[in-house]
Amino acid sequence: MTTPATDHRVASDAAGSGGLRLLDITLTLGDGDTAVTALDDVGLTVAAGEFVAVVGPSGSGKSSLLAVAGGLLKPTSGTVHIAGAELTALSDKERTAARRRHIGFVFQQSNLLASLTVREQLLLPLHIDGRLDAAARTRADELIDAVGLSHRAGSRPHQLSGGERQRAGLARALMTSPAVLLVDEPTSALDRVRSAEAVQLIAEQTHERGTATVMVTHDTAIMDAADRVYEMVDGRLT
Ligand SMILES: Nc1ncnc2c1ncn2[C@@H]1O[C@H](COP(=O)(O)OP(=O)(O)OP(=O)(O)O)[C@@H](O)[C@H]1O
Repeated sequence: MTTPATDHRVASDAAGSGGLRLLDITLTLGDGDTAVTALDDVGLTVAAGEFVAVVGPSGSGKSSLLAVAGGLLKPTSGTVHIAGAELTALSDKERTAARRRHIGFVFQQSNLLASLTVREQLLLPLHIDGRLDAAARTRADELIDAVGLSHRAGSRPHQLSGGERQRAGLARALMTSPAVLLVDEPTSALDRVRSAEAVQLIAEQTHERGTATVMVTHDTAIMDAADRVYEMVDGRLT
């Protein structure tokens, strides 16, 4: 019996050949008179182990870029490839599974689950995938330590400051060693020292684990840590 094409695609994803590729991406949001071209013929290739920063003014399309790259929004046209698999060709269910396994998101709002402790937030994705073992627990504790939250591992989100919530979100995103890490303005709620540490941790994980990382930001200081910097203007990447 031959393997169905979709299984094949997900399997090649899991092989972790790495990298993120956006080809000829256009995204139109809204319709009629209110339609906005949020992304205008965008192409971007990020190799495994590469850290790319995207800077640009508010409303230029940076969040839209991350949403399309991570399969949260379907582009109006164009294709997204992650670790050699075409994300845009997967069914909704397959895309959700691919996202959980291979893509890490760090949003401006940390999107933590209110009822779970910091440690539980990190373990949940592995629990869902049936991959929760001793090594996963050790990695969770290492990451919680790396973001300076060891003393908060048993705390729930309402017991944390905004900066602590963001760091918990970062540790959670790194937990599965994703092929692709998508980071939206990680530094806004962090003080400067914490912010530099968070960016340093992202850069380290990118290079050590071969993650393809895209970070969108207003913060020009982040550009120094990035391997390449792009500018986004009116939905176009230059
Ligand atoms: N749901 C929507 N419907 C219509 N237009 C939208 C929608 N969401 C965003 N837009 C528009 O798309 C454009 C790109 O928005 P996006 O959020 O990607 O920009 P951004 O660069 O991330 O901005 P910021 O830095 O302020 O977060 C903006 O003009 C925005 O107003």
